[in-house]
Amino acid sequence: MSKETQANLWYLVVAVLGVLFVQDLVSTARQTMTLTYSQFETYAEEDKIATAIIGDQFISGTFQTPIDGKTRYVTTRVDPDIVARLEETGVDIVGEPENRFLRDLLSWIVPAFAFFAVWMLLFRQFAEKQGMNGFMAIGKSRAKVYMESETGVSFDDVAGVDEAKAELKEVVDFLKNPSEYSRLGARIPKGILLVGPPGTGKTLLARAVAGEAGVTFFSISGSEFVEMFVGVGAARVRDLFEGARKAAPAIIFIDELDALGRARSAGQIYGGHDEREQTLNQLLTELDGFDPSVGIVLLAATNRPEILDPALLRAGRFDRQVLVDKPDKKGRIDILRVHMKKVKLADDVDAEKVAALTPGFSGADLANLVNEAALLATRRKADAVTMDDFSNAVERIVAGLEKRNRVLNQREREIVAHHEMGHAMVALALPGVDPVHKVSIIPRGVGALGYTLQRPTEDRFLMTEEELRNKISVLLGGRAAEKLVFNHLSTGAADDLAKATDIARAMVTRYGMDRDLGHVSYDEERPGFLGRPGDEIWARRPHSEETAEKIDQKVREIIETAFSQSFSILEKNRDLLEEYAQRLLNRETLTEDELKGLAERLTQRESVEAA
Ligand SMILES: Nc1ncnc2c1ncn2[C@@H]1O[C@H](COP(=O)(O)OP(=O)(O)OP(=O)(O)O)[C@@H](O)[C@H]1O
Ligand SMILES: [Zn+2]
Repeated sequence: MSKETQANLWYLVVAVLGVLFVQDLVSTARQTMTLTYSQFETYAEEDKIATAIIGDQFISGTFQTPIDGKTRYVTTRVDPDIVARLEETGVDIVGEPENRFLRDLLSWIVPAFAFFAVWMLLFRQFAEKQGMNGFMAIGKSRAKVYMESETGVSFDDVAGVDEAKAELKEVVDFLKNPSEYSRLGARIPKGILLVGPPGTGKTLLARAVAGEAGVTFFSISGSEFVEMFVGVGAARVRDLFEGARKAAPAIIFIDELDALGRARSAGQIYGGHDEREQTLNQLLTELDGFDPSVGIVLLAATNRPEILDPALLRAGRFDRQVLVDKPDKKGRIDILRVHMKKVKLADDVDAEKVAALTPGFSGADLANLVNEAALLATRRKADAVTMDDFSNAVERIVAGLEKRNRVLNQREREIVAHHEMGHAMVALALPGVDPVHKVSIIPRGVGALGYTLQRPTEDRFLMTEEELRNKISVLLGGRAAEKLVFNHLSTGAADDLAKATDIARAMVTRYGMDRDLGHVSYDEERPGFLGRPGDEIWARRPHSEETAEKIDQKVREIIETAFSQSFSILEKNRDLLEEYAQRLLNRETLTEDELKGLAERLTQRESVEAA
């Protein structure tokens, strides 16, 4: 017999014993009998305890409010068989002492169910061992409370979020000495919400607070509450607070609070959100019930604060928000330094240069980048990670992994080459756009048949109207080139169009850049589902249908103007476009240096034209 079978047999024995036990319990289930007042042997009005002797049975129990002068209820635990015998003796028992149907239900169905549950549990363990996750997913409760008595993370491990750290310092001070705070009557926030895009270090920060204060860290993730049996989530929340109270001072951290704390809506009929609501209600109850002076601070993270149930944000709950934003260049340098410490670097690696290549990267992206660079170096069997490894890793992460196996036919390659050169040439010709770093027709990632990488010269916090218009022109350069050379429209520009439209729309509705519509904000931007750049959603401020129509029209105008601009640049320099598209077809990639000649010829022509 294998170990596995042996273990399973044991499980089975335990399960059967469990079922017998449950059956025994329910067969003597508590039941209500109605006895007349005169049948009481003794009773104590104050304690509401009565005893009676009926036949040869001694019965004692609590009695409830009298219905009339005579009748009292006695609730007591009696074996159903005894009740049957009592009935036979013809003693005056008023009411229904036992519901047989219910009894049968309890004594058979419940154990059967218990048996089934145990069986499922078994099966799940088995399935997990076999890596067959998801098969018995209904019975699966993934929500776990994680506890770390020492996180070992300090504020030094979290870089680039200095403001958030400064705000959380207070929490650390409080946790180090909760009694001192309450003695002075200082108000400590119960719940602090860490708000920011994914991967910016919210979890890391929460663990650092626990580490700095030297307290236990309890955590649970909101998303794990989805797909659970009703009631389990609420119980988990109770466990969480219970555990923290015992371990106080402590931090309770709820990741992805939005998954759990989404606004409750009255109209939810489908989807069975009962579970989530129960859990949320339990959380609210716990929040209201706990007293921060025992030294427990609740931290939660979300990247979608706007969808949270307002009840969660009320005073005395998560009434303080700390913004954990994407790092700027200096922040990226600091984060890179934190992670670069863990790998062996070649002398040529410069965190500043890497930071310059990675605007828009989150802390997690940067951690991933360092790891990826180290992997590349390992694959080369090098002794240290070089700057080249970092550049390659950046490319990989930015444009997705090379898809070498994707083969385009010759005509497709020609179209892609012209499309990409279109982007590149418009970018080279216009002022105030990021310089072109590389043009390629090697397919990358999902859906990208080619790409034009621009090298951001610096982090941009402000952009002028002209710069935005030029940016749109560059985005439309691909389509303009296709139109000019092949006189067709293709699907290859969908992504470009989406980006261009977003910018144009923002110009009109958020930056007040349209003369007609004026300096008015019609939309506001909110972080989108993924919280990544370009993923923002726009919430419409109230405005009239007429305005909405005008907005659409203005967006179209901006796009069309930009398209004409691209088109005419390419038309004037069609010979150069064809020449370089051909070059791109042959070489597959053209670097910044290889495009220098093109840039010079373009500026030359322009100055001739201006003269
Ligand atoms: N500011 C930072 N400083 C140093 N490392 C960071 C920072 N931000 C993220 N990281 C790295 O990225 C990893 C993931 O970050 P973390 O899970 O804390 O992000 P998060 O904001 O909680 O993301 P999510 O919203 O996706 O849960 C961290 O373990 C760390 O290695
Ligand atoms: Zn394109």
